[in-house]
Amino acid sequence: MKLLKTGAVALNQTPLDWIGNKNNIIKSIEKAKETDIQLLCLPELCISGYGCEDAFYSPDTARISLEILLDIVDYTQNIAVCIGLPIWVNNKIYNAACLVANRQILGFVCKQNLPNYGLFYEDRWFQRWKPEHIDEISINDFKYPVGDIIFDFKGVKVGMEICEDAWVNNRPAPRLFDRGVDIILNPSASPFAFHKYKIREQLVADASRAFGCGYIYANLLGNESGRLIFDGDALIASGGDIIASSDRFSYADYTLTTAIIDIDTNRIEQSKTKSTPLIGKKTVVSNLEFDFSETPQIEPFKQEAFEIGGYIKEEEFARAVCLALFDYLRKSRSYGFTISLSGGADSCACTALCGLMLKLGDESIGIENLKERLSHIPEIKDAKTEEELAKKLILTVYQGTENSSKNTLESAEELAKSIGATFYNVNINGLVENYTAMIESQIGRDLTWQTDDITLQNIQARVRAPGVWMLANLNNHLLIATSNRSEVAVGYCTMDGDTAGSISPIAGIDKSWLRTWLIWLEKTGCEVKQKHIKIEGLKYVNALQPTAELRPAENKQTDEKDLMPYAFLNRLEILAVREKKSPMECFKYVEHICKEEYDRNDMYNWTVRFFKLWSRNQWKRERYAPGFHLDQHNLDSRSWTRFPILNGGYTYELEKLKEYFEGNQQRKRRGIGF
Ligand SMILES: Nc1ncnc2c1ncn2[C@@H]1O[C@H](COP(=O)(O)OP(=O)(O)OC[C@H]2O[C@@H]([n+]3cccc(C(=O)O)c3)[C@H](O)[C@@H]2O)[C@@H](O)[C@H]1O
Ligand SMILES: Nc1ncnc2c1ncn2[C@@H]1O[C@H](COP(=O)(O)OP(=O)(O)OP(=O)(O)O)[C@@H](O)[C@H]1O
Ligand SMILES: NC(=O)CC[C@H](N)C(=O)O
Repeated sequence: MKLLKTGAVALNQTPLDWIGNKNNIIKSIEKAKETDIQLLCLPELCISGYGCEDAFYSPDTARISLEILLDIVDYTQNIAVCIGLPIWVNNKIYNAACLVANRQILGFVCKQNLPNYGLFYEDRWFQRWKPEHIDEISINDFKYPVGDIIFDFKGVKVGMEICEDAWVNNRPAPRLFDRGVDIILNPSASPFAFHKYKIREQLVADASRAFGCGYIYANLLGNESGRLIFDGDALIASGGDIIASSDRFSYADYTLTTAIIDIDTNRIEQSKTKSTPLIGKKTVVSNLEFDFSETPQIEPFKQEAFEIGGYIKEEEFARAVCLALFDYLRKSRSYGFTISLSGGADSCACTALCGLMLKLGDESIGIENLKERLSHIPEIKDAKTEEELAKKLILTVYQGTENSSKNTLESAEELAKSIGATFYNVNINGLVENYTAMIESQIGRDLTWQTDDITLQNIQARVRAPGVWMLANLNNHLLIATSNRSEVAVGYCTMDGDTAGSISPIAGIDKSWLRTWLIWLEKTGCEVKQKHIKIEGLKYVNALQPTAELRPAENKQTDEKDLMPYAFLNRLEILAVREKKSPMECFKYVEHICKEEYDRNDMYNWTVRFFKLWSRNQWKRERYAPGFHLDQHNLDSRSWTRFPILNGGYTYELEKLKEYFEGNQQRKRRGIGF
């Protein structure tokens, strides 16, 4: 019986953190050896980090990566390990993975298919390796094979696909199958997006079925470089089934997933499918002989409760953003988070996420390990509980004006109290009045709500920024900007006012869904070990209607009155931005789909408003603090949705839409069906 004990590691790496990355790799290899693993897969580019951006062009990045690789080789006695790193071959840069076994480098496989869509830009730095091409590189006067190679461990053959390689039509796997490969390793850097884990599971299970092999998939973990979150998905499949998968969203440096692959049984499946043997291609023979296991895989594949509890999007959002915040705090060496807390949905969501981060972190690795990972923060040395941590790490401030209500103050204060955050309450009315009077004296007239509505709104939002920045500076905190995705789409914010901040944790999520999530977090919460982590202090905000509270209370300002219903805005954003439909196409779509919900006239006005605001506010999107990628189609102008800052404002398209709308209105009035 050829039963091989294998492992996949999810690593929390940081671009260009050579020592930190090396230590994580070595720790995970040592752990794998303790567990008698014989073949181990680590994630893509795990030595340098995946998100090195233009630092990949620096020859030093590849040079130091090789240096680190040579250090790691010493730790591979009696184990084979796949390690990702950038390499130079003939003055070109490749995204490669090295197979090391028994303290020897066997060779390098290079990625053949590079993702260059959405948030990926790999074509900018790397070359695509040509299938079946083989070359050599020299390291310290030794030559090693590089390219489309496979590895032979006394009869057990191992091949590789590197991340995107497995997602495309012309993937290497069929060619590996033709060469009789028993196991395919896939070092990956696959960023988090809602529900994407399902695609990965399917991909890995299907590959193992179609190619009759064991398939070992390792992904990165955590917020690697600022915007991208990796969920730490590691998967092992055999015989067409997933036989092991990692706990996702861990707060640890790494997680190790293990499984026993039955090589003989997979071979029987391979033997049933005809193929064209590829002869004469490069196979690197290793001197490592695997010690096969005596015991087959008996533990069934188990998922964590939250994965199957029926609230996967809510859970994924909570866990992905909390882990991203934690890593951002740690990796930016900041001492905590400061939030201007209005008691409304957005700032409450940001505050709740900070509180939840501590609770989930505590559940994941325990409070002492959590403190250890934040050991750069002297203030938390003596903290013993989540609340004591929250007091130091989360600072909130309510900044009321004469337009603020008792309800929002209560909501802010109660939420802060319920998670243990520090809460301050200041009044900024005097500051607003001073600014207004200063300008009035110069322009020689009073500013009024009738004539100067936006200006009077914006000054309130702007006056809140310096004070909250001051608190952030005092405490060496990150200032959280609270803009959500719906506001980002239409620029519904005051630049340098409520956009002030260093990170925007909710800029990737729409307001409509965010509000349902807040209710879920108050009433249901994250499922961990047979209990639920809720934030009950959200009950006050969940009873409120979103409002900017910038106009006098008698005007009863609500966001949705200013803009349009958030659910409708979200629908338009998907149609207009993701699906690139024209104003006319969007309107025709919504007038058909939403005719029971909204008045046609309103829908026309909202569609026009959406396109005008969307096209006018690209400059604002360019200036939001970095946010996190949460799905496959977001509005991040730096790495995702590109749009010209100066543009025609859809004037022509909106004129055509007007003709269509008015034409149809007249036909409707005359009783002609359409
Ligand atoms: N293409 C371009 N490139 C660069 N800059 C451009 C520009 N077009 C305009 N601008 C500049 O933009 C300025 C206007 O932008 P800005 O000052 O931000 O203000 P603006 O976008 O005119 O108004 C802010 C909007 O956000 C709403 N708001 C504000 C605050 C909070 C909330 C809330 O939900 O709580 C909502 C408020 O009700 C209002 O509708 C102009 O003075 C001009 O200088
Ligand atoms: N009274 C206030 N005290 C402190 N911060 C405030 C206050 N009013 C507004 N802000 C800041 O300005 C941001 C933008 O306001 P906005 O109204 O868009 O968000 P919100 O109040 O959190 O949520 P909602 O829009 O659902 O009411 C807030 O998230 C908050 O950071
Ligand atoms: N690093 C990669 O090649 C990632 C690409 C792949 N399609 C993914 O999202 O997982």
